[in-house]
Amino acid sequence: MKDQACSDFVFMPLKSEKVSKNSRGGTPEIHSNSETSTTESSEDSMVRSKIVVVGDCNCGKTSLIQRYVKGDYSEEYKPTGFDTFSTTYNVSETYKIQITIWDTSGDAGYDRVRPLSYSEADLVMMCFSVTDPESMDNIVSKWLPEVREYCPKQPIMLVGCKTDLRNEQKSSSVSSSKKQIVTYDQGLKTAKHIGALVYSETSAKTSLKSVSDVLEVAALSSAGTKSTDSPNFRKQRSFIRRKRFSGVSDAKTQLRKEAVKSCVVM
Ligand SMILES: Nc1nc2c(ncn2[C@@H]2O[C@H](COP(=O)(O)OP(=O)(O)OP(=O)(O)O)[C@@H](O)[C@H]2O)c(=O)[nH]1
Repeated sequence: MKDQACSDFVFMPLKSEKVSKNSRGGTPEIHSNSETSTTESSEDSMVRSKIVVVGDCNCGKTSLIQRYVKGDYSEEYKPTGFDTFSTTYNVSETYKIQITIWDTSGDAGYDRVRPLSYSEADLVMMCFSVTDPESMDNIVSKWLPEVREYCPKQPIMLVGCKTDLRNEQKSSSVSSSKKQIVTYDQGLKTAKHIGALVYSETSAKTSLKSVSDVLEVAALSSAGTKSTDSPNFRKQRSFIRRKRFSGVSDAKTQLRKEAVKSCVVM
């Protein structure tokens, strides 16, 4: 199945560092992203990228992020309020992407404050659970309108979470207890329908590779598609060009070349 880890993805392995995490269940800490910039020294060059993760409650957003940033996974469900995480993706020895990931709550009680997190987002990751068809339906009926209201032009990635449960269900011998699951093709169709840049499936529980692919492709995509409103856009764009790296197109090329199965670039 498509969530299987790709064994020879060419990007450098993640070196993660948890820099900040805050306000689980609390008021969002709204950072000004005016520091969005390219930091260059003779050795190190950094592009900053803000990724906002949304989707229904319990669909697996926090687990996906935590598995990538901290490398761990918990069966325990603790509803999120707002959290932010930072990590550095080392694309090459001299090119790094500082990713700030905003984890939001899917709870309707946060509908009025969640929009604050979209400010200056470079990419929005919309998540659903493959074990919960309603969470995918809500991508179209709830999440797309909200995201497009606050992020009209930013690229969107659609991510189907918890694929280990789909595989588990397939192998279950008790057919009467089988719940409806979202198939890969249904997820892909929804991704095309909403105009997503990438469709991907992950299991935070069983595949670190799948979550790394998703977040690294998100970082690459967002780094190449900075909003022209960003104060440092020109500087950043010229930096990316000098490094012969153009974000989305390079991600697409790399992904196609390496036949990465966990991410489909549209
Ligand atoms: N089997 C399986 N369970 C998962 C996976 N990812 C998350 N879960 C479980 O699903 C539950 C909800 O996961 P969360 O990551 O907290 O969900 P969320 O989308 O952040 O939920 P909210 O904070 O309410 O928005 C937890 O009990 C997790 O252990 C997965 O890949 N496989």
